[in-house]
Amino acid sequence: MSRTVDLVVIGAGPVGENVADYAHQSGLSVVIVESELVGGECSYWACMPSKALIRSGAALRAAKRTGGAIPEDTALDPLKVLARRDSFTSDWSDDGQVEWLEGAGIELVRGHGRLTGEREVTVTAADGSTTVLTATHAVAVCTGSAALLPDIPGLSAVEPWTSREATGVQTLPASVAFLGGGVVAVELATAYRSLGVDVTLVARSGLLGNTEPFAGELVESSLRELGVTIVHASPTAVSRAADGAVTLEFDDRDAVTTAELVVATGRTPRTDDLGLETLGLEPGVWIEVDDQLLAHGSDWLYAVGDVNHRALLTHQGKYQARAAGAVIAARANGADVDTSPWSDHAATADHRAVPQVVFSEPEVAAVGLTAAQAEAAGIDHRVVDYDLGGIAGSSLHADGYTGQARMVVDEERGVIIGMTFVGQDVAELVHAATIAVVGEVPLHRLWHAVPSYPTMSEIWLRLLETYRSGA
Ligand SMILES: Cc1cc2nc3c(=O)[nH]c(=O)nc-3n(C[C@H](O)[C@H](O)[C@H](O)COP(=O)(O)OP(=O)(O)OC[C@H]3O[C@@H](n4cnc5c(N)ncnc54)[C@H](O)[C@@H]3O)c2cc1C
Ligand SMILES: NC(=O)c1ccc[n+]([C@@H]2O[C@H](COP(=O)([O-])OP(=O)(O)OC[C@H]3O[C@@H](n4cnc5c(N)ncnc54)[C@H](O)[C@@H]3O)[C@@H](O)[C@H]2O)c1
Repeated sequence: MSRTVDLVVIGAGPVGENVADYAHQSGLSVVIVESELVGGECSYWACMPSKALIRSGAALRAAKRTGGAIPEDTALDPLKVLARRDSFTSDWSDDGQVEWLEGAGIELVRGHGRLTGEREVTVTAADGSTTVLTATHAVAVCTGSAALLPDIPGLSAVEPWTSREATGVQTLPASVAFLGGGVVAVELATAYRSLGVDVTLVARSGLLGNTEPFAGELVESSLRELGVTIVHASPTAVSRAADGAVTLEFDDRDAVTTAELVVATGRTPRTDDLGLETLGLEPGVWIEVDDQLLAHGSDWLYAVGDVNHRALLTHQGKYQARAAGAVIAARANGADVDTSPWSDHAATADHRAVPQVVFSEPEVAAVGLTAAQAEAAGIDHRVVDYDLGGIAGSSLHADGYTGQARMVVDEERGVIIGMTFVGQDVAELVHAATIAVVGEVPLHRLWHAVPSYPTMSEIWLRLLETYRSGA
């Protein structure tokens, strides 16, 4: 079988769906290729199931921080939590998302897509049959990323869990070790501990390495309070016993043995079996792109979302997808492409204004540069810190509220270039900061954005007052 359409999208994760939709809305015919479930990692094994596993425990503990109104011995029902998670993954059925594609006028071809020539993708279906798709204008690679297994002796032989098995769990293990100190390990360690599992977290350095240092410190001390054992070391060998238990060995400390091991040590691009060699690229690489999401050295291949390694986040990938869809459509329709920063055709925010919420306990919500990143970029900046627990809204929110906020100000321009909030329920605070960073709102104008009383947003006023005081 062979077909010709305007645009072929490989990968129907959140990013591929959006590239396809934006291009189609501008009049292009689009085929999207998917080898697993339409909706991708985020819907079935990442964002949604992990947040569903986290939410119940976080809500219960928050309720208990209100003057003893909720009895301390109130407990979660783990089976109900797993059932709620199942509802968010639609029991791992993509019927709903396939229906959405049909409604949007995007054609789905199921199978594994490979680049086999210029603007050509060959799709191999589960039954071995092939379809050759030729794109008149562009091919967009949106194949995402997969869990990376580090090279530790014995690790792959024990067939450890990754985030896929951990988010899709049906029978909770009695104990589990998470290898890694990043977002996946921290979030899932919190979820599993809430569900009554004995959790050990093995991290070679501080937690949440890319955030402000106080974020990882506050999260680490809260994980310990929740009963998580934290080991700062790198395993030198891994083995699985006949009873299924997994043991991590270390050079300089006692071994750790748990019923299961989850590896959460970063991601690898899903480009190893994509036919990149036909373009002179090495298989297995992250595909580098410009701000229009066009792969370096090509005039028809776009790479959008995790696979380009600009920001491994659903919302940022979807932002890129809106730009890529508009660029592909403009070029196909013979319209001008505006490559200037902040145009509809440029993913400018990827460079300086990427927001992220880590659903840890406490939550970490940040956008833009950390103080260390501003320093490394050579920006004349000032750091303003404030204790989030000192805000009236926070004290109402939770007894003994513990948290911290940091604002990083570009002194030359008088604008915020980075903001970090750490504390219970800070997730929704970050979008205001994203608007301030993207809009480059001068601090003297922000002074007039009055936060409501008594909300946690009063942190904005306190940070501005502290800045003005010169402290
Ligand atoms: C545990 C976990 C939790 C996360 N939580 C969050 C969160 O809360 N918020 C957030 O913003 N981000 C989160 N992320 C990151 C988020 O999941 C990714 O950034 C997002 O899924 C990337 O979307 P994507 O469309 O680029 O790739 P994916 O979602 O990985 O989709 C790629 C799709 O391409 C398909 N595919 C791959 N190769 C081929 C091929 N050759 N042919 C056909 N189809 C192919 C795959 O089957 C898949 O469906 C989390 C990640 C993990 C691991
Ligand atoms: N809430 C969210 O936004 C969210 C949630 C989960 C995941 N994600 C995204 O998914 C991506 C992947 O998350 P992740 O936690 O897997 O990666 P990560 O890059 O955040 O963290 C990887 C961790 O593994 C450690 N590590 C790496 N190699 C190791 C080794 N050989 N031995 C021991 N430790 C090792 C690192 O030191 C680090 O602590 C992130 O980039 C994140 O953006 C986002």
